[in-house]
Amino acid sequence: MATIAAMAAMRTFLCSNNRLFFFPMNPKTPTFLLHCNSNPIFSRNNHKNHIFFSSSSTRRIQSAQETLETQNQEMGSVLRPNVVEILEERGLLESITSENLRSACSNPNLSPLKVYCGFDPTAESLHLGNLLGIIVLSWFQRCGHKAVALIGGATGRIGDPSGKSLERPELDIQTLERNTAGIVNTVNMILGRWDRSRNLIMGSEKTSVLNPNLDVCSGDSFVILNNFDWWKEIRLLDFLRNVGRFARVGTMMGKESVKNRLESEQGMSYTEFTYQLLQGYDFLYLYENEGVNVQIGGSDQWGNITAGTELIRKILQAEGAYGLTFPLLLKSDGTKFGKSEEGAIWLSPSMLSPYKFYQYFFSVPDVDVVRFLKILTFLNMDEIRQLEEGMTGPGYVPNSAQRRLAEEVTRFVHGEEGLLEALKATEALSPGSETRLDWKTIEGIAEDIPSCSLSYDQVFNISLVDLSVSTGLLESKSAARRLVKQGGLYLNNSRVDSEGKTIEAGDIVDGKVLLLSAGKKNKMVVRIS
Ligand SMILES: Nc1ncnc2c1ncn2[C@@H]1O[C@H](COP(=O)(O)OP(=O)(O)OP(=O)(O)O)[C@@H](O)[C@H]1O
Ligand SMILES: N[C@@H](Cc1ccc(O)cc1)C(=O)O
Repeated sequence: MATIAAMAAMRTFLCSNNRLFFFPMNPKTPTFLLHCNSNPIFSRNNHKNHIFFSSSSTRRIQSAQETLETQNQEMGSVLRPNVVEILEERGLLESITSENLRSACSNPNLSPLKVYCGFDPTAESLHLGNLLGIIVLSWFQRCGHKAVALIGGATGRIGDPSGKSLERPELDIQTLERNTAGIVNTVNMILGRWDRSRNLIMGSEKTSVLNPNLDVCSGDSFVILNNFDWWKEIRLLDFLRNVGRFARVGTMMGKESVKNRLESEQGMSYTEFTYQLLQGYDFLYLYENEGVNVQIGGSDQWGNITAGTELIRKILQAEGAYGLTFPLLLKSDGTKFGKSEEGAIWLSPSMLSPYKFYQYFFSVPDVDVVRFLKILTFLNMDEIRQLEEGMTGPGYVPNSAQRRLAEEVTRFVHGEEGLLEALKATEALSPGSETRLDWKTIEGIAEDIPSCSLSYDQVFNISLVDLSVSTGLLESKSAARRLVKQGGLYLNNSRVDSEGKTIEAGDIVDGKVLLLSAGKKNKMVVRIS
């Protein structure tokens, strides 16, 4: 804090040269920039056809990257695809604070950008709405820039009023810490996966480093920080004197997040009113100390992001900080994907299994699927257009586009292993499928579907019709008999055609479980105790 004024003077001079915006003066920063310079480099001409971005085709990524790097090394320049144009083309761009960002992000004579997105630890897991921030960060990462995920350990104690009609509930420290750990883990898994695959291609065996206290974590193309690390040192008087003085109350009152709340019955506390200044100062701190020059967020973050660019302009007299927002991801009924709604789509596998996550995307309505493919995957646009055309063509197998969407998003969030788990469970849960069921697979899906426990005697030699009723799968024996006649009752995915079928020892999978299905959707796992 004390250094701000001195820095501001130096910065005035340095900012007269555009290039220097990307070389902050903090001695820590150049190390980062060195890392960034080793990022994969891409030909600008190829950005429209980014096969190398598809996470499903490592081999194609490899050859494309190698070729491009050789070309670029020969030309002696650092070419990066224009990430802003890519985001725009895919429907991921709502607003930017300055058109100069378009040239800054692909100018071969400038250093890569450092781009941050903040996440307050208000829940144990991030959700589908938050995934957009990670995806946009990853686009920057893939275009040769450095991604910074900021966990709001400090701002989470205050509560962002943006888009909220009521004051946020206060969270205790243990909850905040637990939530922080969960979010760091998810972000590290997702951004770290790209980092590792990139390093593999570059012939390096480096992996991301997770600090044991889970506060900071980094790889070559990304870093995770926690704003509590600097806020814990800041004193109120210093803050008011050095930062508050530059914030105009009129401007603060004009922000959407404040205007909306002032009109509400509950009004707004001073604590939440200051939130925009805290986030604004984060940007200034990161600009100054980490060389971060872009902040991204959902469109509801515009007021907080511009609070940061304004502080940087006023206090540091620097113009080289940019803000970029993406549209909020909405369901077809116009409501926002968030955590408050019923059935949130959580990213953490402990809150929503990869199987359920996959199923969500597999079942999105046709009207949403192309939009989701553009926003939520890294598939190139030609491939998406082909999938779209295929949907209205002859012989289209329903849900093929959804299948592709589900595979890509599940792989991005849960990795290849998570996708395999989801596919295995999907197959296992398809009545009539050929997959041999094993106990582990059934246990894996048990948390996603109803289950019950019965003793061996309650199961062995009992008729399937009786068991369907005693387990609660069906309401009555007559309904069970009817279903057998219609060919809709399954035991371990095999159709049962006899009403008199009784459970034999060999039916109990690995001596531990049974899977009963009434039609395609209604299932029951029976554990034998
Ligand atoms: N549906 C969404 N689409 C795009 N970005 C979103 C969406 N929901 C949240 N975000 C972004 O994620 C970040 C954190 O969101 P925030 O915690 O305010 O919302 P939330 O988790 O959706 O809360 P709630 O469900 O309680 O409204 C913000 O940058 C916000 O813009
Ligand atoms: N305000 C953001 C989180 C955030 C926190 C601190 C920042 O510096 C940036 C963003 C949210 O609502 O989730």
